Parts: sequence; C-alpha cells; structure tokens
Amino acid sequence: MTPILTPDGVRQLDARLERARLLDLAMEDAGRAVAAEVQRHWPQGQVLLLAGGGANGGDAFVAARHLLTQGRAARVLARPSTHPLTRLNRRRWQAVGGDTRPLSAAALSRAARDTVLVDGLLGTGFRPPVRDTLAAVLEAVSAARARGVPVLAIDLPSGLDATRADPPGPSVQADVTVTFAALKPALLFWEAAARCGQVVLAPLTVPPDWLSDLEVAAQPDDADLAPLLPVRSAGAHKGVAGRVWIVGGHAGTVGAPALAGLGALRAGAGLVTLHAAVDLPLVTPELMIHRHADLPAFLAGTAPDRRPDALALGMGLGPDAASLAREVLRWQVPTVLDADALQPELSGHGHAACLWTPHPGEAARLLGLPTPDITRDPIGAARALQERLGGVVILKGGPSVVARAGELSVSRGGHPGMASAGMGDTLSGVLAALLGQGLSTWDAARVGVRLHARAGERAAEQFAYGLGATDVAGELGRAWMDLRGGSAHLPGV
Ligand SMILES: NC(=O)C1=CN([C@@H]2O[C@H](COP(=O)(O)OP(=O)(O)OC[C@H]3O[C@@H](n4cnc5c(N)ncnc54)[C@H](O)[C@@H]3O)[C@@H](O)[C@H]2O)[C@@H](O)CC1
Ligand SMILES: [K+]
Repeated sequence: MTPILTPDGVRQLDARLERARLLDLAMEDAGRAVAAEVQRHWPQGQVLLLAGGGANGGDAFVAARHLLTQGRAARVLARPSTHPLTRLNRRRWQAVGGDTRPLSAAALSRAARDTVLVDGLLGTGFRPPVRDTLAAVLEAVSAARARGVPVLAIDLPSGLDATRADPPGPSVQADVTVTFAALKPALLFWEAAARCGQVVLAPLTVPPDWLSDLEVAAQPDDADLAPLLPVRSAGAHKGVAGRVWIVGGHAGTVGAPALAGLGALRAGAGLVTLHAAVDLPLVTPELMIHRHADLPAFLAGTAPDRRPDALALGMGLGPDAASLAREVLRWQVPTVLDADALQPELSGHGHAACLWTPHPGEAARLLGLPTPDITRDPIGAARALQERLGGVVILKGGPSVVARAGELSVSRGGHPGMASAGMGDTLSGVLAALLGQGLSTWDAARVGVRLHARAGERAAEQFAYGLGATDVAGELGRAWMDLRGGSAHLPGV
C-alpha cells in the first residue's frame, strides 16, 4: 500500500521529523536517493543540479555531494536560501570541494548536451503562480530538454502544484521524478502526471504509521488486492458464483448493456441476464437476454426471491434510468449505478451497498460543477461525491479514485487507449460480477478497477491504438491471473 500525501500532510510530517530531530536524516535519505537514480539512469556525463531556496534545494545539495564523492562531475546553480538545512547542506557540499554558482537562465543555457539536469527548484512548498526570475529559469530548463538534455525532478517537477492534476503555469517536463516517502496527487493524475516521466518512490526512514496517519488516500499494490479476488472451490456450481442482472439499453445505445454483460461473464459471474426494453445484440451466447415490453412494470413486479445477487443499471438506459434506479434501490441488493443512472435526483436514495461509477463529466453533473473542477482535483471530487451519494464511489479516470466514508484509494495502471466508448460499461459488469460473488462494495470497487486496468494493459500489448472494450473484456482472465501472481489458485486452495 503506497500512501498519498498532500503538501499539508508533508508539512505535518516535516514537523514530526523536526520534533524527533530526524529532518536532517530525511533530507540525507532524499538526496542520496536522487544521486542513486541519476547514477542508475544516466551513468555518464556531467550533472548540473538546480537548487531553489527551500528544502527541495537542500535535497539537491545532498545529491550533489553524493554524486561528487562517487566520482561524478557535478555542479550546482543555486538561489540564496534562508532554510537552515539547505544552508547546512550547501556548506557540506562546499566542504567536499563542490562548486556553487548563482542560478540564472543564462547559466542554464550553457548546459551541454551530455549534461543531466536535476531540478531541485520547487517542491511541495511551491504556491503558484511562479514569482521572480524563476519563470525564465523554468523556460531555460524546457529549452535545454528540447536540446536533448535529460531532466530528473526532485520530489515533483518544479511549477506543478502537488495537489493539482493540471499544471497551474509553466512547469518542468521531467524524464524521471524521484519522490519521497509518499506519492503526491500531481504525480498521479492527468496532465500533471504526464510532466513527471517515470516516477520513482524513495522511502524515508519513518515509521509507516506516521505516513498512514497523514495520508489523504492510498494506492494498493496488486499483492494487497490478490487475497480479495474470489476463488472457485472445487465443488462450485453456477448458482454460487453470483446471479447478476444488467439493466440497460435504449434505442441507439444497445451495445452498452451487452458490453457490461461480457464484463460480468469474464469477471466470473455464474449467471448473467440482460434486461432491456429494446432488442440487444447477442455478443456471446452465454448471456441471457430478456426484452420487456414494460421494463418498469417488470422490475416493480419482481418478487424478492427472483431478484439477483447483484446488478448493474444505467448503461445506455436512456431517460428512464433514474426512476428505474429508484425501483431497484428499494431491493437493497448490491447495485452498480452507471451512466444514465448517475442523476443528481438520486442523491439520498442510495444504500450502503451502492456503487456509483461516474466519469468526470458525470461527476460534474452530480456535483453541479464544471468538469475542470473535477479533473483538477480527482481525490477531492471523489470525496465530495461520496459525501453526496453515500455507499462507494468510483471516479473513473487514469487512474480511478475509489471513495467510501473516510477512506480513499487510487488505482494503479491502465492504458490511455482505454479512453474509448464502452470501456466503462465493461467495468460496470465486472463490478456487478464481483459483488455477486460476495465481495463487499469497497473490495469489489478496488479489485474491479485494478482488474479492468490490468486487462487494459494486457489488451494494449496487442491493440495499442484502437483498443476496444471487448478486447479488454477478453483479457480479464489473464488480468485475474496476473493479480494472483500468475496462478489461478492460491497456494493450498
Ligand atoms: N517532508 C519531508 O518529509 C521531506 C521533504 N523534503 C523536501 O522538502 C520539500 C519541501 O520543502 P519546502 O517546504 O522548504 O518548500 P520548497 O523547497 O518546495 O519550496 C520553497 C521555496 O520555494 C520558493 N517559492 C515558493 N513559492 C514560490 C513562487 N510562487 N515563486 C517562486 N518561488 C517560490 C520559496 O521562496 C522557497 O524558497 C519537498 O518537496 C522535498 O523535496 C526532503 O528534504 C525530505 C523530507
Ligand atoms: K523539483
């Protein structure tokens, strides 16, 4: 499980380290990790480190000292600093014979092509917009990178606001970002994440509960999720693997429920039935398809013993979705609400076993906000949605955020090719199948998004362009095996 901290959490961690007289050691850990990553990625050439006035600059001085003492040609361009640890590490750098020059765009423009640039200008203490002469320095870093100079960012690329998924102004484009102790939201989402290159998480010597106390969310590893995956016992029959209903489809959107059905089938549901008011395509003969002349009456008349173990409703369902959702919510059956069922009027009508799966546009509709407000802060938006809707919310994206009361989880992996129509429908089916096999809403959500993302990564090996939802569904079995560590069975099962 990897913790995710906002700058506020970093500041509190800082204060705790300071009280324990460990802050100096944390900066040493950080700088040493940066030096190690420079050596690993670019073992040759000069290293030019850029040190800002805060602790991010202090990390750069520590890294410079380690590189120099390891025999690398390292130089530092620095801003003046009043930060005590940054000043201390500047003195230590000079004590080993290190050379420091004043930071300027002109000095940077002389960086040769065989130089590695290390960006220690701004970290979690940055508050946009960029002031002073730093904007020109950020431009000079971009110009150097355009000339082929590789860039490693310390903690996060300078100019990014650690809490935000969009760059607030000019920012460094890094090839590698070495971040400390925990991930920061900017490293995970959308355009800001694209500025980071490869992200390396370097641990600091702190007790794990110091981080978990402060984390805003966590990112599970596959090993954390593997034990949650349902396993078929040798004596299983289809009735115990979950009876799942998919309710969706409308004139012009008949593929959506079919894709959900396919997702449910491949995620292990025993019996999958599609209920619709229109004819649906038969994507695979394992799915049962029921067309109802009066779908509302059918749902209203379904006796408790005929109801499924879990259902997903809303995919391509059209304008009746909210009233049909209200009907099935009375059943108190584990329910995935997706697409057309994600209407503000359903707020307050859910129950604990509801799983809401908006993409950013639907999230914006539910919260009455413009879509950029959602994509700028996906963790905050997921939390706000959960508070509004109850149950468990998946805010879909690359990566998705899963929220329940008081806890947030960010999925890992996936592939940009998954941004195509039908992908969310398949996910809804996967989620319903996991609910039908007895997973809690929270576990089904975390396992489901990761399974779906992993299947996307697998499918992208073959269809990097033109990735379709059916391709992803076809890889769910292998994704399931991957999460299990390559085995269809747990040891001893
Ligand atoms: N929390 C922790 O536990 C640790 C943090 N470390 C480092 O500490 C960093 C945070 O350090 P700080 O809080 O000192 O902050 P930063 O070093 O991120 O930024 C502060 C500096 O940036 C300048 N600055 C801020 N906003 C600006 C603006 N709009 N325009 C121009 N300049 C601006 C400030 O004047 C100050 O010099 C992290 O990113 C990380 O690199 C590491 O030393 C390891 C331990
Ligand atoms: K930085």
